[in-house]
Amino acid sequence: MELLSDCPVHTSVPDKYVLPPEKRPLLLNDEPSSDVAIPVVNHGVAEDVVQGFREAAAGFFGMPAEEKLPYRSDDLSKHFRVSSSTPYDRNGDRYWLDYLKINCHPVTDEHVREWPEKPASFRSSLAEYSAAVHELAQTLLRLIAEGLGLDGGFFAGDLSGGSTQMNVNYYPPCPDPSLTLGLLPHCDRHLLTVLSQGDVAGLQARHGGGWLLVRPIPGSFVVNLGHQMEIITNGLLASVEHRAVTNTAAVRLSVVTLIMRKMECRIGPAPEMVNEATGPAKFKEFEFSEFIKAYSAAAASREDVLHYFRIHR
Ligand SMILES: O=C(O)CCC(=O)C(=O)O
Ligand SMILES: [Fe+2]
Repeated sequence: MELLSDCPVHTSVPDKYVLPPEKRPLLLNDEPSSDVAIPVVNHGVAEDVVQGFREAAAGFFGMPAEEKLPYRSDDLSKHFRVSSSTPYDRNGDRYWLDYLKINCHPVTDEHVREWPEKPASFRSSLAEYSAAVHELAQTLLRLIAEGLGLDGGFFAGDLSGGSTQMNVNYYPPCPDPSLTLGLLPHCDRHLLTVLSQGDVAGLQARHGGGWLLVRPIPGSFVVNLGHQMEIITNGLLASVEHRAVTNTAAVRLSVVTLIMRKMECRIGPAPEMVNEATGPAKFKEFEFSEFIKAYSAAAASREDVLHYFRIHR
């Protein structure tokens, strides 16, 4: 498996990255900015902590191929790995990105031993960034709970206490963004996502039948609600489908922190959320491991995933 970042410049889109016409993005120049994702500013995560890890991660992708080789893997049990495209490809479609998957919270010695030693600042900047974003996520969950009229600690513990994962997505400039996508349309399978997209645009959110660009706001994080949030809140806080498009001019790097429930939990609408406002329970109760299997089988397609768990009346 070749990494895109191993090639200094791409002059054409290799055939395997050319999506069938119905899956290609329709790129318009004047897409309005979106309010379907929630940008968070004044978030308390210091700018140098964000930049410190973004630079270390970009440095990792910029290293020669042989330095990255020991980390290349599609073994999901690894605490750190680099790969290309996505495990949720449908019919073998390939997407224009390389990515890191990192288990980043709680940080144990076992995790850190699997993180790369190069660039020199990688391990320390990751530990610092991950701790700060984790704290921000817990604050956001407390505010969301209070906004729903629940106890501030509602999402603490099992609902958000699983191992936190980070995706670092690296999209090199693409010679023809109309032929391919950076990342396929999907909803995140987790509870809550805190995303740093830097200053290069590319994230789009589904809005009706079309897609809106989520414009980068300097220093902000984008917060996405995952499938778990939608199910727990009985559909009240719906997960927004999103995708990434590519561009010809600049590398785009997104750092995505995914807050997850504990694996051994059962999941379903919280009794407190089955009420007059949301109506009768919209989803069945199931083991979280069952959800993970369904997500992979549905190749992350929003409706296919939810269909599996919906109560059809
Ligand atoms: O690159 C982006 O902005 C989107 C990444 C994303 O949706 C993900 O990693 O789940
Ligand atoms: Fe996502």
